[in-house]
Amino acid sequence: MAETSNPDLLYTIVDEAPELASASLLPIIRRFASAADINVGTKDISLAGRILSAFPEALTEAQRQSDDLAKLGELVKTPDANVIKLPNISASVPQLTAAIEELQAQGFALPDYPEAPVTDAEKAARARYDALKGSAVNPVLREGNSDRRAAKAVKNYAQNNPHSMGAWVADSKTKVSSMSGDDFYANEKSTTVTAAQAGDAKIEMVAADGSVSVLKGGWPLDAGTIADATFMSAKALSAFLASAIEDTKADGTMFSLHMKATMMKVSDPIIFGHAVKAWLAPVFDKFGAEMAALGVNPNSGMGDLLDRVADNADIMAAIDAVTAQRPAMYMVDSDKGITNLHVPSDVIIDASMPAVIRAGGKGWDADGNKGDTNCVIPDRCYATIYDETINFFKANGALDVTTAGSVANVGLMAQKAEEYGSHPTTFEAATNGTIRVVAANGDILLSHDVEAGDIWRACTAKQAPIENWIQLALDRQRLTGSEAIFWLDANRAHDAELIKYVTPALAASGVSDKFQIMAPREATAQSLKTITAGNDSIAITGNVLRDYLTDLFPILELGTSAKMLSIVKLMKGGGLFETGAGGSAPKHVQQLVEENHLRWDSMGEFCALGESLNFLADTQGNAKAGVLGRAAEVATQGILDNNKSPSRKVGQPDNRDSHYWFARYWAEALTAQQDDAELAAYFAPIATALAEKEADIVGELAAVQGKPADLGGYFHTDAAKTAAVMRPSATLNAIID
Ligand SMILES: NC(=O)C1=CN([C@@H]2O[C@H](COP(=O)(O)OP(=O)(O)OC[C@H]3O[C@@H](n4cnc5c(N)ncnc54)[C@H](OP(=O)(O)O)[C@@H]3O)[C@@H](O)[C@H]2O)C=CC1
Ligand SMILES: O=C(O)CCC(=O)C(=O)O
Ligand SMILES: [Mg+2]
Repeated sequence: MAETSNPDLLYTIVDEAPELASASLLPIIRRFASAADINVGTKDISLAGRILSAFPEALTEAQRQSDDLAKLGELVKTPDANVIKLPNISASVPQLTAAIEELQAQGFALPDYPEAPVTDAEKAARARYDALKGSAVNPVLREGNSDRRAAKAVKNYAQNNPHSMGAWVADSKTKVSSMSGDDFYANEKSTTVTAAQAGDAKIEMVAADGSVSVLKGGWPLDAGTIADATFMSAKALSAFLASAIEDTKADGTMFSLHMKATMMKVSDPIIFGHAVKAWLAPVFDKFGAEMAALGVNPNSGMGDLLDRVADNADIMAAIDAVTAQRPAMYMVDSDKGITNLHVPSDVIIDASMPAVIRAGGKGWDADGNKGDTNCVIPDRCYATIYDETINFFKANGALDVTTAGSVANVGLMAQKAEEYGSHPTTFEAATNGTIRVVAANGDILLSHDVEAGDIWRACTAKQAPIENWIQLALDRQRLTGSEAIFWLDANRAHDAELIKYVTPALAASGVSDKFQIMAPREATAQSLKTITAGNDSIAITGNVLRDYLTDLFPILELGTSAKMLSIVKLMKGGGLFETGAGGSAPKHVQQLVEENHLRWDSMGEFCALGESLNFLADTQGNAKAGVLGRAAEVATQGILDNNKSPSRKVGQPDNRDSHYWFARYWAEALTAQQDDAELAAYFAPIATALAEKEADIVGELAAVQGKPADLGGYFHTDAAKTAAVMRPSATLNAIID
């Protein structure tokens, strides 16, 4: 896609299903925006794009790519930012290596991902690749707090067109299992940095022999920052996982582990690896050395492990023998034999737990049978929300979508708040000893005695973001009059520090009576009661619960989080408009490739586009942008009112059809509006052509379905092939181009 000069708004180039959708939608947006002299630029934050930009010296001049993420990261710290951000891959190691291999096969001379770097060159390549791993994009762009909610029209649509929900029965054996101690929850310590302590802190390991090594120096802590540290005991974790496997077997349910290995890219793959080791414990006991020699890294999952040991009949036989003893395993894809422990990025808790809950507590086993599942979430900081939700539905039956109210979210997110900013300060203890945070003035702020293998982490929440978050909560409560709950646990060290900011701020604004502060479990029960009664609630949460709740409640209320309005009010005045609250839906790409049907719903893009154009109108005084934005809202409503969202099944209208309808309703709304005669005149013939050619366009879109589609790549698709697949209607293209 050609880059326009001085773009007024930026659309992100991403991965997988949303990127395919963009191949069809972006030309429409650009054509419509040009009528108001709005330049829509693009910035490539795809995994492939980020890999290519990290290795300029390995590429030819023509192959090189600029570091668009860095540029966007600067832009969001200015008042000029107006960015539409689609979901991108937060890569696990298997995803990263697959992307590198694909690019190499396409002729990009990238180095291999060094699994065990030895030489300086390998270490340097590894460091560059590691910077691309996991959630490497969102934290860079999220220079503001999060406001996620369902637009009224979307909520009304869901009530009138309820999605299917599995039934919940009181004797369901589905449950959440967590550790009983020595987890991050139990070990958390927190402090608010004083003016005397402010400055560059360091994190040190004091080994049992008294020697001190610096794990991280130059860790800036400003006065007013809440700094936390905690650790999970590796021994306690292993013991817990072993007992959870036995417990699952005794219950006759399926074993499933739910982690966030993408966002928590250092700690959670390690926890995931412990689960792989626990599951195959007898195999690791007997063949540990052989498996290590074959390059097995349990943190990369069972899929990678099986590939590496496939030629060793003894190990394979041992794996089969253990598997026969194990309880049933929750499957990601039973047809293809993809298990819960296959890849750390396949079962991501924010999406995976709501999917189980929406299905009435059911998962699928290796034979494709539905059944109850033991949802293993080792740490207790946030597991309680799922436990309470499951208890609530067992007691009350599934949510009635036709009458349920809505839970919106105001999330503390800015400047890598809380655990989601902890990657650079997470360590797997190399030896027994003490890990401590030493302030610039020498004060020991936080300290823990750990054993080798324990997972220790520190993180911060900064004062300005906290104050901005509280203000956002006040604004949303005032605008809606809804119940408003700060989901904070007074018994948790970090939350107790945060409450010290919240309570006085509410009092100073004279609104203490309009807000409640509740621990996550109690807040879950209260919010479920509220929406069951048909009322709305605002969940004001930290960063992790922002993530979890903005999938959980939308998936229950709307069937999907794809339709969420997801606004990041940047602290420097710009706007970041995320599209939906979900991810990049790899399964959808698979379906497109197999049968040329894309079930991706662009409702999130439609909502974000309207917001972004209205924001442009405000910030640049561009009245035409406002006309386009309001018309986009009418078009979005039209998609809902007329049921023009994509269907899931091949042979029925898909993502591309919904874009045709969006363009048509948008053009019709622009023609009908009376604020700008010039725009009305411009769009009248477009609206007419789109209406007159409906049968041709819909026919051309339908004709391509049912056959495989060739994109020329997965992570790095061929632009021309993708355009051909995603824009198959010559009639529509002739109107748009
Ligand atoms: N904001 C971001 O950048 C985010 C990125 N991610 C990344 O996305 C990838 C996949 O993550 P995963 O946890 O599987 O979550 P996803 O949200 O991608 O997928 C879960 C399921 O949600 C449904 N879904 C999500 N979005 C849409 C949509 N627009 N239209 C229709 N259905 C939708 C699909 O259900 P069905 O298959 O039933 O149709 C999909 O399979 C990972 O690489 C992850 O790191 C994840 C979350 C946020
Ligand atoms: O950045 C990521 O990896 C995931 C983000 C996410 O799930 C969210 O913001 O809801
Ligand atoms: Mg999420």
